[in-house]
Amino acid sequence: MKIALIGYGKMGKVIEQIALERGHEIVLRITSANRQDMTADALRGADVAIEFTGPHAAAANVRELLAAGVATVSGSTGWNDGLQEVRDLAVAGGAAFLHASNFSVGVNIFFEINKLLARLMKGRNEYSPAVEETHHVHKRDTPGGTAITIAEQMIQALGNKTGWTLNDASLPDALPIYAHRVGEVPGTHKVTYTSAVDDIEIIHTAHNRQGFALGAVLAAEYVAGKKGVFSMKDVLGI
Ligand SMILES: NC(=O)C1=CN([C@@H]2O[C@H](COP(=O)(O)OP(=O)(O)OC[C@H]3O[C@@H](n4cnc5c(N)ncnc54)[C@H](OP(=O)(O)O)[C@@H]3O)[C@@H](O)[C@H]2O)C=CC1
Ligand SMILES: O=C(O)C1=N[C@H](C(=O)O)C[C@H](O)C1
Repeated sequence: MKIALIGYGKMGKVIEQIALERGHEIVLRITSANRQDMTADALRGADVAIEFTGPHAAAANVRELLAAGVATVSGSTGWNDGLQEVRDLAVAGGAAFLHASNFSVGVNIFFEINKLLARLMKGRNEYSPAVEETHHVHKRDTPGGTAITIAEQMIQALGNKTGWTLNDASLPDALPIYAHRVGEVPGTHKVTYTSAVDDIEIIHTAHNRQGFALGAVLAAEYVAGKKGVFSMKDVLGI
């Protein structure tokens, strides 16, 4: 498979390493310095584009990739407001698009455990739920995309929360997300239900970026040659 890497930073470089190990070829590497090289002509040489740039750049990049008709996997977080528009563009234009706030297999299993736990905790009002995430100090978006996905899953299942708040537990109707930026932490997510007598906790700790990168390459292998909007649930069959 020929892959265009849109974003060649911390993630782009690990994705490249894993893609090469799996026998793929990198035909384009785009950063902010050579963004002008992301032309429709250059993209025609790729079976799939993997976009990991950031919240400031993702929407414009993905719009351009889909307009060029290249199957697109995006892992950039912090642009949830723009996602529906590009999903609609992908469907209208007959392209393939897959976005995930977290590509790691472990986190996608964690998502399923989180939904199950939240269903079990519905109506157990003696427990206060919270989400906590810790990432490296370079991260642009707070809270991170995975924490928002986790919170949205809990809000939907619990039924007594109307939204989430950042670092604020003062509103009883809101689910607090606590975000920490520490050193070079790749990504840690914890869900806690606290009562007067005990705590229930589930936690996912990434040891490095390999899991995110492998998931992105698996997603690229899945969408290449397809049309439509997909999720990691499709890729992993869970
Ligand atoms: N979904 C998931 O599983 C994961 C998602 N992420 C998300 O992926 C994104 C990227 O993370 P990370 O690799 O750590 O970030 P980095 O800052 O390390 O890399 C970003 C890359 O994007 C490039 N870039 C910036 N602006 C543009 C632009 N307008 N057009 C093209 N390229 C651009 C940068 O180039 P330059 O350096 O020249 O500016 C750099 O190569 C973030 O949103 C992060 O939250 C991260 C890990 C896992
Ligand atoms: O910026 C990161 O590094 C990460 N971002 C994603 C997020 O916002 O949840 C996924 C992962 O935790 C790493």
